[in-house]
Amino acid sequence: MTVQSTLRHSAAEEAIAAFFEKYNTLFRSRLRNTTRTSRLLATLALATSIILAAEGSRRWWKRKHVENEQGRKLVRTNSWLRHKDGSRTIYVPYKDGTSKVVIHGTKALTFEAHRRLFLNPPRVSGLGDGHVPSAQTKPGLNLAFLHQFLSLMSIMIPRWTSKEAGLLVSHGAFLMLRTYLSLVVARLDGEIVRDLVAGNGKLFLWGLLKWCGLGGFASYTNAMIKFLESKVSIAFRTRLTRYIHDLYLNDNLNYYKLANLDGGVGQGADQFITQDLTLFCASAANLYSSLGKPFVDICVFNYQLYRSLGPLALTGLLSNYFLTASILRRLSPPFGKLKAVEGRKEGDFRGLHARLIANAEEIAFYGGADMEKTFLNKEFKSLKNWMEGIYMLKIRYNILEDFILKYSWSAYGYLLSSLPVFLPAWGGLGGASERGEHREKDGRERTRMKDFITNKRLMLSLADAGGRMMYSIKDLSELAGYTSRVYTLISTLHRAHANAYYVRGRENELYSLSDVQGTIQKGFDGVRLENVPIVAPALWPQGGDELVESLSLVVRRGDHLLISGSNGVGKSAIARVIAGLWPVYRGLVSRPKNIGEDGIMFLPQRPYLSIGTLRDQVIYPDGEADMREKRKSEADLKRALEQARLGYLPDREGGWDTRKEWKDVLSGGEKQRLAIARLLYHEPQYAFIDEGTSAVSSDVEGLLYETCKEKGITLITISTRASLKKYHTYNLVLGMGERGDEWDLQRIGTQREKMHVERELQELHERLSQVEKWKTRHEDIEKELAKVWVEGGDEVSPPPYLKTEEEEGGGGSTAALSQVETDVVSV
Ligand SMILES: Nc1ncnc2c1ncn2[C@@H]1O[C@H](COP(=O)(O)OP(=O)(O)OP(=O)(O)O)[C@@H](O)[C@H]1O
Repeated sequence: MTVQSTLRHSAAEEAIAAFFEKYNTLFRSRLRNTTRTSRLLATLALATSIILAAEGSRRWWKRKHVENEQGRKLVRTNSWLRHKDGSRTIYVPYKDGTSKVVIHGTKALTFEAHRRLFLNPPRVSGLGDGHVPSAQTKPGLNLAFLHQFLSLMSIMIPRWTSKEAGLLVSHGAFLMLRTYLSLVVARLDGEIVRDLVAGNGKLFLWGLLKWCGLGGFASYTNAMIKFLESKVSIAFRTRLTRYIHDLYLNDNLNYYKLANLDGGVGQGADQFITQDLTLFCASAANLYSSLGKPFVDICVFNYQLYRSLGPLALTGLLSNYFLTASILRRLSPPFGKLKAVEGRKEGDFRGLHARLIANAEEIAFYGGADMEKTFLNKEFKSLKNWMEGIYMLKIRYNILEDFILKYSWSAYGYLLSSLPVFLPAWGGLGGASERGEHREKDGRERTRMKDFITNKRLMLSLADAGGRMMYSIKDLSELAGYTSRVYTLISTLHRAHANAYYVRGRENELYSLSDVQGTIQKGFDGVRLENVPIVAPALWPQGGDELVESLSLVVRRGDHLLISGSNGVGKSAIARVIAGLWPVYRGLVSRPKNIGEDGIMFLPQRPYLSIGTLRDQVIYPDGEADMREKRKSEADLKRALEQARLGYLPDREGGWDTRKEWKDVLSGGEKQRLAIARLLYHEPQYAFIDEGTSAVSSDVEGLLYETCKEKGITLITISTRASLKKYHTYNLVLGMGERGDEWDLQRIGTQREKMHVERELQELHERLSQVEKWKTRHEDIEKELAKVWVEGGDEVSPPPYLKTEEEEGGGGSTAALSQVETDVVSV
């Protein structure tokens, strides 16, 4: 044995040596025959290509390194790169490094082209009156679903040359391949059984070998089908998500309008974008294989069966399909509608949880856990009941579906397979072989066996395909539910984006979104309102509430305006109208073009702190890249913080790059001061400060106002604090008159104002003298009481409330007095 193996070993070595020798000699002889020049040229070419390749690799490596570094930096600083064509390059953390993504924003023209699909659906689809899509259309297998699905498809597959189309074609190719493999497998199955029955071992083994090879290939095909399906789903999702984000987050403030003005998708779009969209894309990608593949299967297998079983069998098969489909369609519950409602309920439940997290501190202070739990349990119960209802409906449907598709279909299949045997004249190729070609008994039985096995397998595959097709009626109804939700979201976004609020054949309600007639002019050096009613809007199509009938004012550079008035009169509403959050129903609003630098900035009543580093909090809404572009450094930020009396913050929090949940880390006053620091960093020309210093002590408040004015920022302050008057030139008082919808604009320090202050002083003096009177009366009462207490002989100690007042030196009256004195001083 050892000798043999050694011999075999040396023979192999010799063969390799001979092979090497042969090609070596060939190469040398060729080389010898070439001229010196060509050898030199060849050497030169080789050397150059080596050098170029090395240089190329070096550059590639360097570029990759620089890109990696840049990616890491941009991720760290929440920034991205902007390109001239409007696209953006963002980097996202991926494995140990980053991955680069180029995002091309959706063009305005694309939105316009799509608007027709989403806002003016064809009348035949039954979606609204041809002008306004109605969200109430019941999702189901109807023309509306077809229109909605095709409209979404035009976003998901924008061009035939797009990546998605490529993925679908490859997916389709693999699906066809699997159909073909099923056919081959069916035939092979028949052959293997035939060889087994005939006792032909060699052919039987060969058949098994082919079976295994085919199995490997079929497994690969199946895996690829699943993989491509997931790729299609994620590609669809990417397209739709980016499209929706482009519509949702833009200068038109649709993210605000959707929840506050339109109300078409309820309280928020989050559930639609995160969950419904995902389910829709998975379902749409799956539809291709759950409907497309069985369809191809059915065509191919039917043809095969027609050939082997004859026309009678085919007629039987087809009528069976139609019968089953019509029974199932008639008896299937409205899965689309059920799914759409389930999605809404899921959204509500999730929304409550999000609300709990966002307001955890406030709820904790109030100890509101029980109340919140009740809300959550109630919402969950409603969701649970709904889902249980769906499951109950599904049980009945599944029983019927299973019985028809699995058992009655197989019985029917056996019946059809027996056609060539019992009715050879109607049995196609099988019948022909029964009648003549294999008259010998053994041979006939074997062929019958082979044909039966092949036909049975075909029938099984057919039943499977038909079953999947029938099951997909349910999938299709569910898809209709998701489609309706995603379509509703996109059409609502288009409606908000295009301000397409009009109702046909109906009167507009006063101050509804269809009744917006005002103009907003951007690019004015100042803030001007001309006959603008201030209206708190209601959800469309209802009309809003008028807070101020008609407001006119002009704020020029350096004219600082204080807007005051009692709570709820519409002070912040003015800021909302000027910022474009609320519509300008009538009149003209003029304001600077830009928001932020060189324009106007709004500091909202509730300070907002973004995710990111401490630096990001000061420069918001800029990113670090924007900050560097503006040639600002950390020293500038530090200065802004110091001016806002927050200079200690970077040291306390561990530097500019610290990331924290800032809304929990900073105190109420610190948050407000941080907002002022933001203002000082951006240095806009005009600033709206809505109760921006209500939690800041009054000494610091004054300093902050002075600093802002020194920087040349014209302030429009919304506040109820009269002490802020001294930092402003004008005072707009809202909520005057009997109905509280009148207003008054005055220059601070005018004769009228002086008279007003004097009147107030007079009132305060009157109150003061009343307090004096009360003090004398109080002393008299005390004396009277002291007499009563010593009446019994023993001195009784005075009651606790009097004792406390005395110990405090003067009691309640003195406190009231000092309060009045403070008021007089502040006036
Ligand atoms: N998003 C909204 N949609 C509809 N109405 C609103 C909305 N926000 C506020 N309102 C209503 O508009 C009215 C004015 O609100 P606004 O916030 O302007 O009051 P304010 O004068 O600033 O009060 P405060 O001093 O308490 O801040 C209130 O009656 C309020 O109920």
